[in-house]
Amino acid sequence: MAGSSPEREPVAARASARRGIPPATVARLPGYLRALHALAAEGVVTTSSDELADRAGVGSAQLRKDLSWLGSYGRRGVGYDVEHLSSQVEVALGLTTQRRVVIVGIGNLGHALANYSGFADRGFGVVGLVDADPAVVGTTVAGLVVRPLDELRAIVAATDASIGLIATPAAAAQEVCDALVEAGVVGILTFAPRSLRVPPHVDVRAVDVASELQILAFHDHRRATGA
Ligand SMILES: NC(=O)c1ccc[n+]([C@@H]2O[C@H](COP(=O)([O-])OP(=O)(O)OC[C@H]3O[C@@H](n4cnc5c(N)ncnc54)[C@H](O)[C@@H]3O)[C@@H](O)[C@H]2O)c1
Repeated sequence: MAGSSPEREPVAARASARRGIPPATVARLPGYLRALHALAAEGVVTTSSDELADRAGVGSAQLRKDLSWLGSYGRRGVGYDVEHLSSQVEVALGLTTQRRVVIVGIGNLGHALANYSGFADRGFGVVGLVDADPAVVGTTVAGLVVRPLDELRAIVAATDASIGLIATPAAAAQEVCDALVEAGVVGILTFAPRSLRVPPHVDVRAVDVASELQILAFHDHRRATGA
């Protein structure tokens, strides 16, 4: 974007960008990146804020505001350079180095997660699989041997994993979370339907599929009853 003429005065927002991107903006960045990758795959070189916003499912004013946090303003009449904006979003999300992930709980969901090829495409490598069941430990899933929970610390140290995925039953999730924190991971994505306690230096994200279904059920019920 060298030599570009910004659509708006960027100075104030650039100063804000240095202060930190709001969490709601961070939550939308992966959607923008997905849309940008799709555009790049189609051979699109530049995109407008309207097109990118449409693909990402947000309003274009929201998109422009979000991207201003990255110091990205597009060029008047030209729009955004797809490749340049992709790398700006990747830098903002810390995706310039591959993150290593350990999965704990290799049952139905753990198998599916371990075999999911989309993680590698988006900068995440699954480097370790752990389970407590002796019948599961020692089996090979997605090219990795499942190891026992008491080897978690050694696995994290040897692989430099920074993220743990929890796919155990809810009853085991806090114990597993504690073990992951103790082993040194700083990010936890849990699929177990319960809240988890972590120290302040660790981030937790929860994917609660049943809760999402309940929200859909609520909207369906409201439509059906006119409430
Ligand atoms: N399967 C799905 O479609 C689905 C969808 C949404 C959420 N979930 C949630 O994901 C979690 C896993 O579901 P699932 O269907 O894969 O269950 P599962 O019973 O098939 O697998 C759970 C695995 O966790 C292991 N485990 C139990 N305690 C452990 C411990 N302390 N340390 C390490 N491993 C331990 C078990 O040995 C087993 O292999 C559950 O909390 C479930 O509610 C599952």
